[in-house]
Amino acid sequence: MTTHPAPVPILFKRLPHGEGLPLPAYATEGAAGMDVVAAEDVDLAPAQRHAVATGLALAIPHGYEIQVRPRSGLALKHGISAPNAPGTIDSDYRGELKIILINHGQESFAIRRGDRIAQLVLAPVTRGTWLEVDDLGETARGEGGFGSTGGVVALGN
Ligand SMILES: O=c1ccn([C@H]2C[C@H](O)[C@@H](COP(=O)(O)OP(=O)(O)OP(=O)(O)O)O2)c(=O)[nH]1
Ligand SMILES: [Mg+2]
Repeated sequence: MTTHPAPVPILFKRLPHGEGLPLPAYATEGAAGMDVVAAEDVDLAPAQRHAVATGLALAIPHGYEIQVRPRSGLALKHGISAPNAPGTIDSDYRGELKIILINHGQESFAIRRGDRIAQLVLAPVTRGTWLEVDDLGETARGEGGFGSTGGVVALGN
């Protein structure tokens, strides 16, 4: 049996329209994300966006976030993606978890209540603080960026 670190409890409330739906769940033993299901029916026309209801409100433990990521199968087969990916669910958010989807495909896409529409990745949050300095230090890259190391051909070829 595969062992995992102890799972972190995520408090949740089911909203009335979420009654009867499965909780977000890991599809396999090694899955990074929990598949989350839609709590409403939506027909997403090409180029249309919609914040799809999940029927869930959360209290993520302090020091963690949830990242909302698209499902690759929906992206590849139907052009369904999340325009804000990875979506950020803050630990202090108490509203309904919504999954913002966009249809980049050429055909309307039918989302039905109970369909797995995205995946939720629980992640620790490291907070930063700003420290102003006169000298940032030398590096091999320096100010080079945005393609400065070359094109698509692998280095050494
Ligand atoms: O895909 C998403 C993204 C965000 N949210 C909720 C939870 C998150 O904590 C809150 C705010 O998200 P974000 O900070 O990305 O949006 P914003 O445009 O900066 O809004 P705000 O001013 O409320 O922070 O909206 C969702 O339900 N789904
Ligand atoms: Mg914000």
